[in-house]
Amino acid sequence: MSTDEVTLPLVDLSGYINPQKPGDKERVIAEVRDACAQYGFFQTTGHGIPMSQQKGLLKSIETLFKMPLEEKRKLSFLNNPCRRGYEESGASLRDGDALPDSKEAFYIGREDPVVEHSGFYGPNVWPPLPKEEFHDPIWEYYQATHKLGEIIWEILLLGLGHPISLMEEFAKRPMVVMKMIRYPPQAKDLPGQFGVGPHKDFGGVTVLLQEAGKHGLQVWHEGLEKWLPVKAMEDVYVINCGDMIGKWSGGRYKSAKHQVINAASDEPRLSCATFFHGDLFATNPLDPSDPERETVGALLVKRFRNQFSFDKELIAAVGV
Ligand SMILES: O=C(O)CCC(=O)C(=O)O
Ligand SMILES: [Fe+2]
Repeated sequence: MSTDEVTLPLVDLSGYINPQKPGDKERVIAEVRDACAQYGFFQTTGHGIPMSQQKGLLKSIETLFKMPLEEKRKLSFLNNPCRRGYEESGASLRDGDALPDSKEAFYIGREDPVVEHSGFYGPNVWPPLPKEEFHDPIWEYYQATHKLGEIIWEILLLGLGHPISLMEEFAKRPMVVMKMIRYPPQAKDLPGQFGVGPHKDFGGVTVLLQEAGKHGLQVWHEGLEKWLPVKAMEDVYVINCGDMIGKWSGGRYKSAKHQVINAASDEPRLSCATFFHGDLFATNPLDPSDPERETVGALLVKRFRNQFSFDKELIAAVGV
């Protein structure tokens, strides 16, 4: 097989979510373990998220980004105590990138009534769109991917021989952030331009929906030293592990580098990533005897302390 034909594994999750016969769950657990050990990424069917919810989400994202720029700017995540809301195109730049990312994004997270713990918990910002056009489909979808992220965490624990009872602590008040993204058509004359530049996700499990047919995501394969294109297929999710999982599993699961170049078409590309990190104060469920006792919150603070401010009490509480 030539390396051009290497594709990410495709795992049918229905054997875990809705097992029909003995051995179904174990097969899925082994497939997910092998995929995450080899690639840090896999694609999945049988995930239980109805097409109607996926379509509702994409339609709402389209409506959101069609709002005038001045209106979107009023919802800037930079002015929000919980870092929820709108991120303008060109706002994120990673070390060494030639040009800022072209994507624009909108973040939501847990819906808590008051701002707590330096804004890790608190209310979302919602755009001034009719509730049934934005809030309702988006919230329904958030909850569905929240559930799927939790299921993937369970499978990852089982894959390393740990009981899923560890999820009780880990998913008590979990940090689950959803990022809706629009990539403009790629500028043909800007070679350093990425939709999203090469990066690893910093946290836990990522549940990603790409608009069908709008390819653009590429995953770095260490062994082959090659970018593998990830097909954007209808009703197929992409799941990947972030650095928290790479570190906490002792490297048994990989956190792989990836990037987006929306070069396949002259049209915009929509996607949506839900990042399931875990309870702010929870420690490593992938190795419960890990002596470091590092918390989810400590990892989040370390990742974002250059960008956002966190108060001393929070820093002490999560143990940075
Ligand atoms: O849009 C995509 O396909 C991937 C997005 C991504 O990697 C990210 O937001 O971390
Ligand atoms: Fe990513």
